[in-house]
Amino acid sequence: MLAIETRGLTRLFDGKPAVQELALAVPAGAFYGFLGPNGAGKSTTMRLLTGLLAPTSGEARVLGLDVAASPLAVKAQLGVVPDGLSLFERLTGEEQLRIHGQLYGLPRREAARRAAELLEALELAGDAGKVVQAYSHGMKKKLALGCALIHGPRLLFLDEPFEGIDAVAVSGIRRLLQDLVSRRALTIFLTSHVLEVVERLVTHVGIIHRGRLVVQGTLEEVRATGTLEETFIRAVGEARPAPPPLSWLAGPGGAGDGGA
Ligand SMILES: Nc1ncnc2c1ncn2[C@@H]1O[C@H](COP(=O)(O)OP(=O)(O)OP(=O)(O)O)[C@@H](O)[C@H]1O
Repeated sequence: MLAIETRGLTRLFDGKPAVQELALAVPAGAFYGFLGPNGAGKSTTMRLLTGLLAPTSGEARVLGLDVAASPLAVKAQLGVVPDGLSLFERLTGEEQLRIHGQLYGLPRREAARRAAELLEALELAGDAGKVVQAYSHGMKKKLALGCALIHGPRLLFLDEPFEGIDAVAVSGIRRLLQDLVSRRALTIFLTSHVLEVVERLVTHVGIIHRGRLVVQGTLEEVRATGTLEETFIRAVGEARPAPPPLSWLAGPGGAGDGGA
């Protein structure tokens, strides 16, 4: 079964395509890494798949449902960590998680129980009573991940989950996510620019370039001819003119001093 399937998915902004004729196929239980250079269309795709943006044409099926026809039924089964986090800054970490759970319909006690477990798993238990405003960027990212998991979603969308997180925390989150996927509890769709981390995590890869899907397959298939980074650069790299030398940065007396 496919957790995500799109056909001809297209979104224009001001007449220009941000995503074109996308045919994604994400198997249920996969850990899917969605890669692409800046401006390639990753966030737009994620917004289309999570029902935050309507397509100009084409369709997206998520967990067997048409996103446009059943947006609420789809959203109830998703967890999303967007790139720009939207947390309630004046709540404590514990309150944030618990209220998030209650918004998804969990009874108060169950939401509190899950919040405590998530705080422990995300190594935030010591900061559970602090207001979110006082959290560091990395702590907020981890808390947002907790919010995305508390209702037990079947599909998790993560936009740049490791951005701004230290190496120890990345390794902890990696283990948590891999454990969730390996227990077949969850399908994960992740975007990241950190290819080494992606390479160690995912089972499937899709590469988008200028709105079009240019590579898709299992990690083994995609890496058949080199590392993920090599495949990525081959897929999206293009001949670029040499950058200007910035010789004035060489300092006084340097090659670019300008001489008078
Ligand atoms: N709301 C919008 N209005 C107009 N253009 C948009 C809008 N959102 C995205 N775009 C354009 O669509 C294209 C794809 O943007 P998108 O944010 O999906 O890229 P991305 O792959 O997520 O990039 P990054 O890695 O830099 O976050 C870009 O050219 C961007 O300028």
